[in-house]
Amino acid sequence: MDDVLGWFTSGGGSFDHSSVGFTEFPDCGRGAVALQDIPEGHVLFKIPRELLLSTDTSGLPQLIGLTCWKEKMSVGWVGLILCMMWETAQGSSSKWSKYLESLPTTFDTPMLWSDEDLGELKGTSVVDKLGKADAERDFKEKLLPLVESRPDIFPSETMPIYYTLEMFHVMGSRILSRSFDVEKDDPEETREDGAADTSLGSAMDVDAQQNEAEPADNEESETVPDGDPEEDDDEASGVSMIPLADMLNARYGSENAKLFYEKDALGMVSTKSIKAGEQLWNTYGDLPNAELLRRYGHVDMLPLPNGDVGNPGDIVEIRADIAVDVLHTAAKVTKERIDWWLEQGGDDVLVLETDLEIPLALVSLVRLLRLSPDEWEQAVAKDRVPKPKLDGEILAVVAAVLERRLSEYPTTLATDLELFCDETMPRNKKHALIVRIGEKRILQGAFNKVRAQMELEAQKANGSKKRKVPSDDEADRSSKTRRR
Ligand SMILES: C[S@@+](CC[C@H](N)C(=O)[O-])C[C@H]1O[C@@H](n2cnc3c(N)ncnc32)[C@H](O)[C@@H]1O
Repeated sequence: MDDVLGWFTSGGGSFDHSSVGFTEFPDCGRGAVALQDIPEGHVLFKIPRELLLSTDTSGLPQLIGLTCWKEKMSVGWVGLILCMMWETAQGSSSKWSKYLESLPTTFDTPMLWSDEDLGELKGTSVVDKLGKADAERDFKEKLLPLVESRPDIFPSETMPIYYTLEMFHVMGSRILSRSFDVEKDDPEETREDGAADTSLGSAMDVDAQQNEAEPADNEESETVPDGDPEEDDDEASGVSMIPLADMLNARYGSENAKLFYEKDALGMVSTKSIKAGEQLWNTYGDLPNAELLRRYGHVDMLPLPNGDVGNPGDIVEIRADIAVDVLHTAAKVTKERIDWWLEQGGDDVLVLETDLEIPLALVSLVRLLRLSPDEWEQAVAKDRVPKPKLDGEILAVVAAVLERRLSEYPTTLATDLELFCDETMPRNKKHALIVRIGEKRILQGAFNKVRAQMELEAQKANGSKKRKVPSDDEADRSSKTRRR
């Protein structure tokens, strides 16, 4: 760390040497530690904007020509990846050479796993979201043609060293696990509470400065993000590497420091009092293990209220088409109704959380798919999706949906729990196993709950046919659905 810290301070960065140290943690790699008790609201370090590495600060876009750059490199991360490759190729003459030398070159993210290891993630949402083919297409169709067309900027002898597919993945992985999105355009998009917009997937969140001594400058509002290049449009130039800020690790529910922005600098500020010896934790958004693994290459394992260990933020995604399959809905009906469902703002992916509540959207969707032609016409005329009422018949369908979703994993929860005891298991396989177990516990728990409800409904129906069957606490469950 000494080289990069020396570079950081000589470049105008400042940090509180008496409060913050950097060290190696056994489970998380490098990170920051409190050297003494730190009060809430303390500025731990400050990064001048000139030290940020982005397509705005690198000299490469100017060299290529801004018109050509905008036309060819402004969508997604390919521009920043090329800037990072080129800055690396400049060696010590790059302003960021010490910073780039300090960054990791190997990663545990599934993007770089073998097919065999990826097979361990079957059933989880990780594989579909990897985007490896898209990334490699960007390399072949955007980056390489530009690089090959400008030998004046990218000499041929540097090609096999700095502009390879392997380097492309290294830079992409650095961005995925460490970048921030520094938006410059619309100060009106700041949230009502004054914090800048943030989104999941960023290495860390950046908020508007909340320190009274240094008030937020909304004229210069910045936001964070990003984990997904495909979500970026031509404003992707906002994706930035922020030295030192990207040195903090994160753990579910542990945030005690956060990056705030000011006009000319970004400041890492304690958000709680921190005891000497404690790690400084930023937040990656308290993501489920599937997302932590996909973006950062690690998983969170914490004690859960029921005595298990896992990630309290875990979720399971259920595609709407599983409900269609389970109900054997005819293709024409499916198309018509699903299109309408989406037009109405419905979700194509339903999310189950650790509280095991059945998403109301799933219940509405199942009811919609089961409507008779007359009822369907009425729903369209009224412009209203069916109410999410869970009766015995719908419960049975929901149980079948959960069972079908569980069958997408090649192994059962019981098998996975046995495998978990194998201490010799290699890291990737272990991580995949932990993701699977977290998801299956939710699915199995929700399935058991639905079955118990079905039994209760059946008993009630037998006991008193006239008695109205109460549904779950729908108001509570309505807060548990999500849009993708
Ligand atoms: C923003 S960097 C943090 C600095 C990093 N530890 C380093 O050595 O450079 C994010 C990376 O740190 C690691 N990391 C962060 N939080 C972690 C945690 N709770 N457990 C394990 N690894 C973690 C992951 O490898 C992740 O991709």
